[in-house]
Amino acid sequence: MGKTLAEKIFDAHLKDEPFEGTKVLSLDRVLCHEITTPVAIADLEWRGKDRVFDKDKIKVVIDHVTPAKDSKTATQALILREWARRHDIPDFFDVGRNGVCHAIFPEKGYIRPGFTVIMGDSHTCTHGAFGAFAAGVGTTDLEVGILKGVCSFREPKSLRVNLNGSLPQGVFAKDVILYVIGQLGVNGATDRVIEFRGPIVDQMSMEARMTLCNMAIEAGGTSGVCMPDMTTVEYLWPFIQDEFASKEAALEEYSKWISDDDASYDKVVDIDVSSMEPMVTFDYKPDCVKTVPEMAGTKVDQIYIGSCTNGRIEDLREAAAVLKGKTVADSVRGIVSPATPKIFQEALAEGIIQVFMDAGFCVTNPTCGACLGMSNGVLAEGEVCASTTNRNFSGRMGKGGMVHLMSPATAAATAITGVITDARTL
Ligand SMILES: CC(C)[C@H](C(=O)O)[C@@H](O)C(=O)O
Ligand code: SF4
Repeated sequence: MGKTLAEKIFDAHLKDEPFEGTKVLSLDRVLCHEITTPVAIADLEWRGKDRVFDKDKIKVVIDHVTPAKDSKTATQALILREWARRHDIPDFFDVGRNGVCHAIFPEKGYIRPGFTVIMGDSHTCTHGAFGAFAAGVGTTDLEVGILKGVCSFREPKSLRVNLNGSLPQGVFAKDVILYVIGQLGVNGATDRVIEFRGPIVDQMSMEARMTLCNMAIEAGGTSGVCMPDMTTVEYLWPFIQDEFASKEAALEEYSKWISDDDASYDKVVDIDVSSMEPMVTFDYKPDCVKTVPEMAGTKVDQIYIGSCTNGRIEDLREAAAVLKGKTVADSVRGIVSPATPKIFQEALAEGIIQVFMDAGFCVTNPTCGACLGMSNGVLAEGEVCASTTNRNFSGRMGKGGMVHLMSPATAAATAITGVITDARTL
């Protein structure tokens, strides 16, 4: 019997199997941000175990609320900063160099096929786009990870989603994943790794694959994964060129992290995307999805383009293509947060920032920003936001506020008209 990618990664990292079904794996990466890591640091200090297993495998960023907005967030940042310095952790990204964790860590080349990755953040599944097993964990697991470089998991089964057909013009990875979540339901992939397969995934850029994997958790998935291929190698090439004689050699090495043809799946879902429409959520759960034409005309107050789901350069390009030469409707305000400084600079160089500013958007520094309602961009009671983020839970962007999740193209079109709008109709 063949093995899935997840099974192969589990086998290769297995340290212990304390009881059946629970596997202790060695970790290649422990990623940290300022919201969840300070709690783990405080506990390690209290227990007299203020150590790190490997300073080069721990990557640290301040991203959720940055620059700090008040004493509490300044203290969280301070705890993380002092800890990173104390342990001489080289890869620490502070104000001016920081960006959204799930965008900046892949961009720096830290994630490779076959890796095990944890973080105290639910969207850690994003990194599965590289053919890694990447999962969000709680404080206790994070602490053990930091101290010992291991984490225990119940071995998840894999659920395979085959994306077939051809993607219509104006339909993007975000629409696909919203559709998939609508099909699976918010618990449809609980304790499962969602394997995204098929010609549509093969044609996708790494950015688009990250958008897919990012939202695996919204269907309950432990992680999302894509198979490493030449697109993965090309993306990583600047970081791995000293390791391999050629791209083909890298591809051959990484090919060991592809599921076998005869691997067994808990469930296989086939989706033909050929007649898919742009998608948008309604209500307060990410599986409540409708097509944009069905929701067209719904009034919004704010537009937010950014986050670990859709704050990458491709996303900004997609939005700018719609916005170019147009302006934000008087009834709404638009906010865009490029996910990393590199993305911000690329967007500047390409004239995309100019397009956003000419349209009347507020351009913020790279940060999670409005996504989780802890920083700027909070909604007032009863307000509605058209957002490229990944969660529409009640009150997430502000008490009494509502969020409709959508692609950057739909968000840009919505900014122009002030109501949910199909970008293809503009
Ligand atoms: C702050 C953090 C723990 C949280 C998460 O884990 O998802 C945040 O990133 C979010 O998106 O709500
Ligand atoms: S951008 Fe949003 S979803 Fe992503 S890590 Fe930040 S707060 Fe969480």
